[in-house]
Amino acid sequence: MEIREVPEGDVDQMVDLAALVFHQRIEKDEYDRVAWPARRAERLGAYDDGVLAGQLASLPARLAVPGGFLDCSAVTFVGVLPTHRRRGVLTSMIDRMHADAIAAGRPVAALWASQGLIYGRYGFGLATRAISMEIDTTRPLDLRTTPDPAPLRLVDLASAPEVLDPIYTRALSSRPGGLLRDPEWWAQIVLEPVDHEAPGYTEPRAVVHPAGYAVYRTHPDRTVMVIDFVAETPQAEAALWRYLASIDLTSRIKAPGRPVDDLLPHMAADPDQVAIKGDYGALWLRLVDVPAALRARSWAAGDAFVLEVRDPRIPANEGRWRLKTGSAPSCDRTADSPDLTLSAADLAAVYLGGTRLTALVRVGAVTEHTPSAATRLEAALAVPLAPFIHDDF
Ligand SMILES: CC(=O)SCCNC(=O)CCNC(=O)[C@H](O)C(C)(C)COP(=O)(O)OP(=O)(O)OC[C@H]1O[C@@H](n2cnc3c(N)ncnc32)[C@H](O)[C@@H]1OP(=O)(O)O
Repeated sequence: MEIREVPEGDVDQMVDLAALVFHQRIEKDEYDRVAWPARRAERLGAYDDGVLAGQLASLPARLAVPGGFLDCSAVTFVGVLPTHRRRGVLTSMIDRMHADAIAAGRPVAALWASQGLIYGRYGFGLATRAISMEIDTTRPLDLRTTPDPAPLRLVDLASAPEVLDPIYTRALSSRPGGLLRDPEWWAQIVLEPVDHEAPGYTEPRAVVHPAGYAVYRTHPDRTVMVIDFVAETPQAEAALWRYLASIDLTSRIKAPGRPVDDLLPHMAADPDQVAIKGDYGALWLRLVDVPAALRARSWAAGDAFVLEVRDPRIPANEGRWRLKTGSAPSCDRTADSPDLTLSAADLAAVYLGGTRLTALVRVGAVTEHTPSAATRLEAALAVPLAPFIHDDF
């Protein structure tokens, strides 16, 4: 088995392999749409006697972390032929992806997992969750927050990226976990004209407020489906929900991907009108360069810890690190005895502030050597708004 870059000419083979492993039927006229991430990405293939038997694509991206953005490999399009599974093909591709990310100076990698048991062994931790909501709009949606009265306007899809992107990017500064978008990303991931996984829905509509926007589709069965929703103030949030809830000839809103701390369940005068339908794991994060990632985020409290990190797949991360949090963070090797011992995967899970370190101690995954060290580090990791990934890539 040879792991090497996949040339542009083999992208159609990648689409075929993806269709095979994800059990999808892809019509010839859909190849361009499906192939878009693979064309844009750094492509790795596992070739068996010249035949593509496994693949992994990494989109160079920028991930919002507390206090800034980090270069990130956004991993997607992962698959191994059913004839070649469980022979270490994925493991080899992940090792190569890690080496490529280190060489490119990208301290983190991120992905959506098809199954929860795959990526922990490679040092990925589940760093964000999301909820799905359904809102009954057969009656008016009364809100406890006064909507910002600034006018709303619909924007056409061609100008939507330019109009919406500044609002989106500003929102990433207060809520980590999302990826910066460029116009092509907006067009392919957010404003795709037809969603093949949501048949019968219209093309996306975009409504904008000075401090927020909503992108949504509607269905003749009277459903409004929220694709992307960002508000910079609770009042703008209220204005956008009120708009969505009052569109004529509709009777429910489905919002399949919202932050776990979404305000609407608290904002609705009648909580029964807003049903939380699901809560699911979203972004898996990998700290490819642990000290660089720890130095790069901002911290909610100044403190100091010795972390003993276990990372068999990336030995450069393995060992003891003295982490100083606060306004000038530092992370350097030390021989001192540790306050906490944890895996690279669990460190990634808590890194964005969305997973409680004390819970990982309580389940026995993280070892606390110094009493209260986990409580103190959890306080330093805390973020005001729960991390959230907007895009399914
Ligand atoms: C970011 C994304 O694109 S997510 C999409 C991932 N792709 C899919 O789910 C498509 C269908 N599945 C596949 O293509 C393959 O089965 C893959 C990619 C999940 C795994 O590829 P493989 O080459 O079989 O993995 P590999 O042999 O390297 O497995 C390494 C270890 O992980 C384990 N493992 C791999 N996949 C799974 C899984 N789905 N569930 C549990 N364990 C798994 C293996 O058992 C093995 O464990 P071991 O070392 O203790 O024996």
